[in-house]
Parts: sequence; C-alpha cells; structure tokens
Amino acid sequence: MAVKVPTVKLNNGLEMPIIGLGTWQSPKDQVVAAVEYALKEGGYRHIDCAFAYGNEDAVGEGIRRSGVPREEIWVTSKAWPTYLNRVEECLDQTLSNLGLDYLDLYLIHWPIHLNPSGNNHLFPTLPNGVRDVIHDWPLSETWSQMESLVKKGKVRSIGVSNFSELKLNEILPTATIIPAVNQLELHVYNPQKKLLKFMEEKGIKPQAYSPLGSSKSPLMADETVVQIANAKGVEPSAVLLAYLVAKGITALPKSVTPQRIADNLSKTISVSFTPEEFEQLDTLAENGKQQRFIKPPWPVKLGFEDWI
Ligand SMILES: NC(=O)C1=CN([C@@H]2O[C@H](COP(=O)(O)OP(=O)(O)OC[C@H]3O[C@@H](n4cnc5c(N)ncnc54)[C@H](OP(=O)(O)O)[C@@H]3O)[C@@H](O)[C@H]2O)C=CC1
Ligand SMILES: O=C[C@H](O)[C@@H](O)[C@@H](O)[C@H](O)C(=O)O
Repeated sequence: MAVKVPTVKLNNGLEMPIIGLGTWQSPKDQVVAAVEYALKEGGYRHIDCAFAYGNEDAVGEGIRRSGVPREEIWVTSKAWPTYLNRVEECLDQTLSNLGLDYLDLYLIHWPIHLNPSGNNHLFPTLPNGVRDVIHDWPLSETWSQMESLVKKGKVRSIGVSNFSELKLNEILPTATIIPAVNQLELHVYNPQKKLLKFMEEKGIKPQAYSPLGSSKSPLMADETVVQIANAKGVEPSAVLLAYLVAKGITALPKSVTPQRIADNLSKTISVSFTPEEFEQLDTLAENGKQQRFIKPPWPVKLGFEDWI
C-alpha cells in the first residue's frame, strides 16, 4: 500500500513525516510486529522511541524486519532525566539497542535532572518517596551536550520534550542550535495555544504526544468529536489526529493493533474539516474541557499554565 505521508519542515531544513508511530507501553513481544507492520504495510516513515520505554531493542528488530531502508525512516529517541549530565551515554545505549548508527531527532525527555547516583537507574526517589531531583542543574549545560551530538554526526536534529516557555527560556539564551522540536501532550482537550505561539516565533515545531488522550481516553467519546466523526463516516480517532495535522502539528499515535496502525495514518490524512467543524474542535478546551492525561509526580515547577 503506498500512502504518501505529508511532512513538516524543521528549522534545520529537514522534512519530518507528520504522523509517527508511538511506542510507549508497547510490550516488546508486540512492538516488533507493530513497527514492522507500520513501515511495511501502513506507510509509516516515522517512529517515536525513548530510552526509558525499555523496548528499543524490539523496535530496532521491527525496523530491520520491515526491510525499509534506514535513510527512508525518521527515528526519534529521548534522553532520560537521570542522564541530563551525560546525554551521550544515554544516546549510545539507545543506538546500540536500536541497532542504528544515527538518529534523526534526539530530545531531552523532561526538563528535569534526576539524581544519576540515586536509588534507581530510571526513577530514583528520596526516603520519603518523592522523586530525587537535582534542583540546581543548569539545563543550558545539557543543551550544550545535545549540540555536540549534532557536531559528532550521531543525530541529525535535536529538540526537547515537556518544555514550557519558562524552561525553553533556560536554554535559548545560550543555544547555538535552536531546538527543532518540542514534543508535548497536545490534543483537543490540551491545545497549549500560548506555548505553541511562542514556539512558532522561535522556529520550534510541536509534536503531539498522547494525541488520542493515551490509554482509556475520554477523547474518543467526546460528543463533538463523535458527531463530526459520524458526519464524515470515520472513527473518532481519525478526527482527533486530523485536528492536529490540520494545525501542522506532528502526531505520534501509539498502537500495537494492525488495523488501528493503518487507519491512524491513512484515514487521518483523508479527513478535512469545514471552518465550523475546526472551530468546534479548537475551542473545546476553552469551553471547559481543558484536561491533560500525563501528569507524573514531578516535585518541581515545570511552568505550564494548566499544570505545575
Ligand atoms: N515525550 C513524552 O513525555 C511522551 C511521549 N509519548 C509518545 O507519544 C506516543 C503516543 O502517546 P500515548 O500516551 O501512547 O497515547 P495515544 O494517545 O497514542 O493512545 C494510545 C492508546 O490508544 C489506543 N489506540 C490507538 N489507535 C487507536 C484507534 N485508531 N482507535 C482506538 N484506539 C486506539 C492504543 O491501543 P492499542 O495499542 O491497544 O491499539 C492505546 O491504548 C507514545 O507512545 C510515545 O511515543 C507519550 C507520552 C509522553
Ligand atoms: O514518554 C512517556 C512519559 O514521559 C513517561 O515516560 C513518563 O510519564 C513516566 O512514566 C513518568 O512517570 O515520569
């Protein structure tokens, strides 16, 4: 099946496919087939990974089994907070797990440095159970390390994830490379319009994580979404993803179910909205439905208007 995926042009000139396959919480024994199917049958050319997901070896196996040439695929991964003082170490493990020699995009997963010498490799905690954060860590130092990865040719683009305007302003003044991307929770209930406007002014493109509202999502049952989906004869998931694509936002739906993987790309790119439909979707949050679903218990101020 030949599905042509539209792309988004980043501030370094690279073209990134506007739909990518998410892999968080995809079990290893299912994600091999999911990635293989997405690339070989579903027309995907973009896979979103992270060191912390613990399944990058299986994702790499899926990429190899697909037979799709490496240079045709956009692969993103993320440096986990326990590695913000040594991102190259995290990247090297990711590259080895995936079986790749470069990434297309590498992100700082969260703007928080967790204690690298703490009581757990990924989620160190203090005796009281609170996450063990290095509170005075300068994010500008991590960003400078990210920049060196581009110079070394290990990654083609660098960016951030879960960065508010407050956190972007901690790296922008000394940045020699402007982040290409900020990956955020974005969907009809959490459009983050003010932050996206700031990012646009700076040339930073948004990627939407949890575009369907993550697992057990209420978004697919939202009455406006369902009504518009019914009028178009598509599933609510296609409306949710097409809303993001209509705004030029890259969406990263996760699925390990072949039919959903295929639909999340092919159905999505076939949906277009009337100005009235788009307006209805684009004002759900300001009409009382603002909600985000991914809220880890970080003991720090992240600077988001709606959260911490
Ligand atoms: N940077 C960050 O901090 C974060 C990044 N992410 C990234 O974003 C990706 C997507 O976000 P995620 O939180 O996984 O959630 P999504 O919003 O992508 O939702 C995934 C859920 O929706 C189901 N689903 C997928 N497609 C359909 C469909 N067409 N119809 C009905 N149900 C469907 C999946 O089930 P099934 O698989 O069983 O089909 C799964 O339960 C992640 O996998 C990850 O790559 C996510 C969270 C945070
Ligand atoms: O990418 C996925 C998410 O960021 C996930 O890695 C975190 O939300 C994590 O579960 C946490 O509790 O901090």
